[in-house]
Amino acid sequence: MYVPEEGGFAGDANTLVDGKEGFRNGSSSKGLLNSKNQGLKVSLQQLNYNQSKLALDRSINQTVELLYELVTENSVRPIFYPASAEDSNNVLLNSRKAHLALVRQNISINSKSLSKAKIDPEALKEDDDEDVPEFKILKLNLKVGNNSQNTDIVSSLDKQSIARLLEQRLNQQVKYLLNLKDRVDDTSSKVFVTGDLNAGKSTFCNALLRRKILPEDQQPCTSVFCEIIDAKKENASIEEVHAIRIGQEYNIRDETTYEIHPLKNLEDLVYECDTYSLLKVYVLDNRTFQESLLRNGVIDIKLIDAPGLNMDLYQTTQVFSRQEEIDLVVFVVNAENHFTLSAREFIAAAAAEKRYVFIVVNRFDNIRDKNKCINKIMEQVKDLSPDSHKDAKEFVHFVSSADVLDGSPGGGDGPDDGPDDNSDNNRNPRDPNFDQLEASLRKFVLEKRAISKLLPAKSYIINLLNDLKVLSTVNEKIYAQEKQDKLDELKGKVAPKYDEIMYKSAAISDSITKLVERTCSEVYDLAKNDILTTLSNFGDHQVVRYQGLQNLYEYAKQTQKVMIDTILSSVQNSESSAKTLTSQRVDEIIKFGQNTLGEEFLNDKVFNSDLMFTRRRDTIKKKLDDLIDFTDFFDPSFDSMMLWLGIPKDYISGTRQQLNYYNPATLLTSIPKNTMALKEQIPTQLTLHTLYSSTKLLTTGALIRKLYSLSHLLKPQVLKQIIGPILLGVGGFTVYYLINDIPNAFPRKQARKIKSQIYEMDYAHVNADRISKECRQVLNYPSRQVMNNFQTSIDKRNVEKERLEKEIKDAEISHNYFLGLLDKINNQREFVNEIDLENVNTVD
Ligand SMILES: Nc1nc2c(ncn2[C@@H]2O[C@H](COP(=O)(O)OP(=O)(O)OP(=O)(O)O)[C@@H](O)[C@H]2O)c(=O)[nH]1
Repeated sequence: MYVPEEGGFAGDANTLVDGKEGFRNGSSSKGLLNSKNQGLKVSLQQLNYNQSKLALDRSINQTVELLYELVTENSVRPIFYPASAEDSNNVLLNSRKAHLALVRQNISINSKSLSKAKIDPEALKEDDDEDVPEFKILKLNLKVGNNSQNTDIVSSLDKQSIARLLEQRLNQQVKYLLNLKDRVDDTSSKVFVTGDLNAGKSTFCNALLRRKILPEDQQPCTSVFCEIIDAKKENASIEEVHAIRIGQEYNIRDETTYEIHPLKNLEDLVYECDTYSLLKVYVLDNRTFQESLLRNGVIDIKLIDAPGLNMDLYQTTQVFSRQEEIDLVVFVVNAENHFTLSAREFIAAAAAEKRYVFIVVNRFDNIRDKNKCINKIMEQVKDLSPDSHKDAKEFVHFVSSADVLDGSPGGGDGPDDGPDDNSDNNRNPRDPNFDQLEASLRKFVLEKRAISKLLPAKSYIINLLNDLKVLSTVNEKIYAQEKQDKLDELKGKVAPKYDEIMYKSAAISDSITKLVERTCSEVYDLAKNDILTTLSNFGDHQVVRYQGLQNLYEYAKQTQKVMIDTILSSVQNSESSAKTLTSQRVDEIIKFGQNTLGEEFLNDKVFNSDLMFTRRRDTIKKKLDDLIDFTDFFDPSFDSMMLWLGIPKDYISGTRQQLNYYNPATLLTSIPKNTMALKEQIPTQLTLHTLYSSTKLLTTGALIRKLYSLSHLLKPQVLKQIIGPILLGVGGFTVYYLINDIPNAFPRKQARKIKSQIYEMDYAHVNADRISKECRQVLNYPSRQVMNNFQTSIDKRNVEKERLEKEIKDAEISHNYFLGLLDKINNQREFVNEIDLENVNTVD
């Protein structure tokens, strides 16, 4: 403990003075032994300190790696951030309550995605209710400084915007950690004196220096940061001010980077916040190492007098942003005003890394009811900085800084009032509280250096890792849940729907194909039969009326035309029945689609059967040889002659059969050898008609035979005489028969001619094929329409399926990533927690 009256530390002389053991020199041998032991102890502590420093450096590097990893992950798959919708004024200290609210209440409210992921806040609560971590560092409340008008807008942002904010925050942390590393490695300590406007910060700094260096004023004055540095060590013992312009990078060896002013100019310079960003105030403190805080012989201490917190937003932001560069915060609060909102916010922000904040309750002399003031302040400190409250004797001080210099002879206005004078004279012996404060400050900065210098870094890393743990836990749970939800959705809804539509599509495609095939072959058969039947009916009868030999050519032409037209009309008939059938089938196909796809089926095309078969049917007329030949009019035949003779048609056909049966050749080859054989050859049961026919034929046969035998009897002379008239008779009969047969012969012959040409052309097949092909073409449209609709539906479901599958994959990747990250974070936390600083009280 530093005892100002003694000018040294009582009982714990473990502070080095410029590398040597300090301020008590025992002359006895016991003292020498003690001194050796002490040296050993200090060396050991130094070793521990260095090890802790290295460990912290390492963990900073690893935490930076984790942050980079998170930033990358966040850019690929936005990280869920449980934004707080609570009034951020109430969560200044990132209280447990605030965190619970954050995790339990807002998780499903604020993020659309979170609510989509259907996170059960209760599920999160169950986990470690007692040990619910808090967002101390990664809190995104977008509040700047003490602007109470600023509302928390994070809760109203979408996932992407929050992800971007988070990315910024993570990148800031990287920067912060790198600064922290510099601070850990830096052998000097920066003591940051801040507090509300007019709280007496400058007066307090002056009191520490025992000199009126910084201007004190009842009006707000310090608006530029003043860094008070030991001139002896850093500026060749020259007392002066280096005023650094805004935006300028300070380099003590480059005079162009600053302006040099005498100390007395500080009165004016501190107001020039529009010109200068920092005033480096080099002062000499010629007091003893034991008395001087700046020149303590142990480490370089820089005292920073900051502008009042509630001066303006810019200054306040500046003060807040200095956090990352400073090792120790001395917060000066006006005993008359207690903690303002800005003060609370500043201490809350500092708590992210600094477990201990020196709280100087200044202007205590003005307080009448001192106990009441103490109680009230302590109550507030308990909330604001619990660790400082726990060790209040060391960290909370009620003082009157103005009295320190006021009571000193000469007012402490120059460096020479230093060590050579009696330093006790520079203090007001009536303010032991200030002595206590000074001693605690020295002890904390110089002796408990591991705590004052390294602990903030450790606390910061731990807090950051805790935040990362919260973030990872929340994300791990969300992604696990999201993966499960999406899997359920895929398996329960999307995949079955997809399979169903695929199955239906295949089935419908099959049905449609079969229907089209059936229709086409039906149409083909119908058309072919129709044409062939029409053809087969030709030739049996006259198709136009015969109007005598004088109109023979017209008769022939018309017969020919009617025959061709009949064929064409049969083709037409086939086409129109094909149209009707196709139309029905188109409706059937469309119904397939409508019945299966319902509203999804888009029937934007109207089928118009009138448009079918509008092309020229065929070129039959052109192809047929329509030249009428003389022979076309004659077609002598047994049948026609019989018909001409007036024998009924059915009788003629029966007779022809008999003729075939009994024709001479047949008869000759089948003459029975004997009567028995003949008897066998005669049918046992003969119809009357047959018998009748046979009798007639036999009569005719006998007649011919008679004629034949008669011809043997006829002598050539006789023949010569009768042949002429016979031939004339037969010729006349034939001519007469032929002329009379013309009306039947022509259609018969023409029919044969047309038939043979048509068969040659394969006309029936060609037309039936053409008609069925057109039907197929027409049916292909609705078929394609239905199948396209199916494809659209399949595509839609496939897109949905693929989207889900991708989301599941992403959720799985994220889930695994956060599981892995949690592992790394936990390892890192363990590692940092194991850095034991409390037991390392050493100096560089
Ligand atoms: N009674 C009393 N007055 C004090 C004490 N400390 C400072 N003052 C007075 O309070 C006023 C403000 O002091 P400063 O030191 O200028 O306060 P500050 O916090 O530095 O002010 P800004 O830099 O402008 O924010 C001055 O008039 C001081 O004399 C104290 O302990 N007791």
